[in-house]
Amino acid sequence: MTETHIDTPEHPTTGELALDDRASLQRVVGLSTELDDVTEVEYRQLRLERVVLVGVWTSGTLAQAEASLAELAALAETAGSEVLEALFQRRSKPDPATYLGSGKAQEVREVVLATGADTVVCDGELTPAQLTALEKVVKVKVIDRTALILDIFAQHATSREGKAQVSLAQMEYMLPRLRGWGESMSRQAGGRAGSNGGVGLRGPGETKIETDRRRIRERMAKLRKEIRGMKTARTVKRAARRRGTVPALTVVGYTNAGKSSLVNAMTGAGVLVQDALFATLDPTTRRAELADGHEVVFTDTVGFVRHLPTQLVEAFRSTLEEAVDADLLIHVVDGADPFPDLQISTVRQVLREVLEEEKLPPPPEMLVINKIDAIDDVRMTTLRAEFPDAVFVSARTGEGLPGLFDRITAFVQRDDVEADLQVPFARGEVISRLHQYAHVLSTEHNADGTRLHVRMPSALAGEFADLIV
Ligand SMILES: Nc1nc2c(ncn2[C@@H]2O[C@H](COP(=O)(O)OP(=O)(O)OP(=O)(O)O)[C@@H](O)[C@H]2O)c(=O)[nH]1
Ligand SMILES: [Mg+2]
Repeated sequence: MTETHIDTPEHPTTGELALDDRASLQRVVGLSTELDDVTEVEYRQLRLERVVLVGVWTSGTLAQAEASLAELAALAETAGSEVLEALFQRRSKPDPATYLGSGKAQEVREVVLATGADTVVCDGELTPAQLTALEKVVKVKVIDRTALILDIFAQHATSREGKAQVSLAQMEYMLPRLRGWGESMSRQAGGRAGSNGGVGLRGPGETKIETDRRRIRERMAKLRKEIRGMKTARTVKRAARRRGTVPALTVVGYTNAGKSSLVNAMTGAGVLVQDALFATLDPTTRRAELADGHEVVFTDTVGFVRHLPTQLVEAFRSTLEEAVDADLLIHVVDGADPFPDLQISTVRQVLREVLEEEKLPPPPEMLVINKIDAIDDVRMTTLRAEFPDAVFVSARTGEGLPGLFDRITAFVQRDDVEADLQVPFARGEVISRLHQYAHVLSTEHNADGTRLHVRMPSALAGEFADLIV
């Protein structure tokens, strides 16, 4: 049996609980209290409410540019803001000074005024200078895609390691961008323009920013050390896990593809599902039993996204390191997405890098196209032609799930052997191992002990070779 799970209002699922938690979350930057003053003064906490999105369309088709902006809108909404308007500019490359060209920037200023927006979100990573310059024109807070993703990760991280990794990423992002009050204070306190150069003339504001920088660097060094410690612990755990004979199936895929929904549908586990990006940050593991008696372990993972902020790459990868060490990767794709190809290649690229880094051979991959309830017949035909080997399912309606189970079962049984074993009385532990890891087809007690007919993984057959008759 799979983990039984009773969904009654009195017994909310784990996912619902996590959702409640999240709704009551205050958006706090992942810094410790000792740095409170720094976060308040220097880190421009994202209190996004009413936002205008802007992008620079440099290459690709119009539809791709629109899809990128739509993804930015989903990110902004995930971070808790209301998207008022989205616009982009066609340019060969972003303006080095202000990201958008000056005319377009002025236009954004007008949109901000007309809509009453309090923030402009740019679809890219801006340099600190670009952010400041654009802010001067639009006269509201400007943030970039990186800051937005960092903010979402900070809200969603739950494990100690996840939180530490995200804090580190935020500090790394923040360090070259320390300014805000610090900057204006140093201007006020440090005297008139041009006068702060000589010894003893540095204003207290400037001193403060230096102190803050140093403290952040110290805090980062401490965090890095802590993370290294957690990593060691994880590696040890992993070594223990891999000695088991339970097949490890890892569910990977682009953010919002429906990975958690699929794990829930397959195991009855209450994993958090949310129409939000990066709903899942920490890998979650669920045991399940296939119809043939095989026990398997599903691991749900963090979603992938294009243009992952460089500061987060490490955090993101570390959550995957363990998960990619799987017997099978179940790659979930949102069939309703206009560009499934782009999602697939993003996911595969990152997987390749993580596997290389971990020096692991690439596990076999099973492509699963999800959300088929949300697509029409024409689209379905196109997808079937494009991905002939894929399994088509709907985690929502359950359509196609039996087929997916069959494919997984066939995979898990691929090198199973069927055999008769004669287990003497003295080796009772073998019988319990067989019940746990093999499919016992028949049992018969006789004068010498127990005779069993089983189907089992070849590794197990090797272990009990002396008992096979
Ligand atoms: N129509 C439809 N919607 C689905 C299906 N599966 C999942 N969804 C929806 O897609 C959204 C994302 O689902 P999740 O299961 O949270 O996706 P995920 O891949 O785990 O997302 P992250 O953890 O954020 O990367 C939710 O709103 C689900 O209800 C499906 O088969 N059909
Ligand atoms: Mg998820």
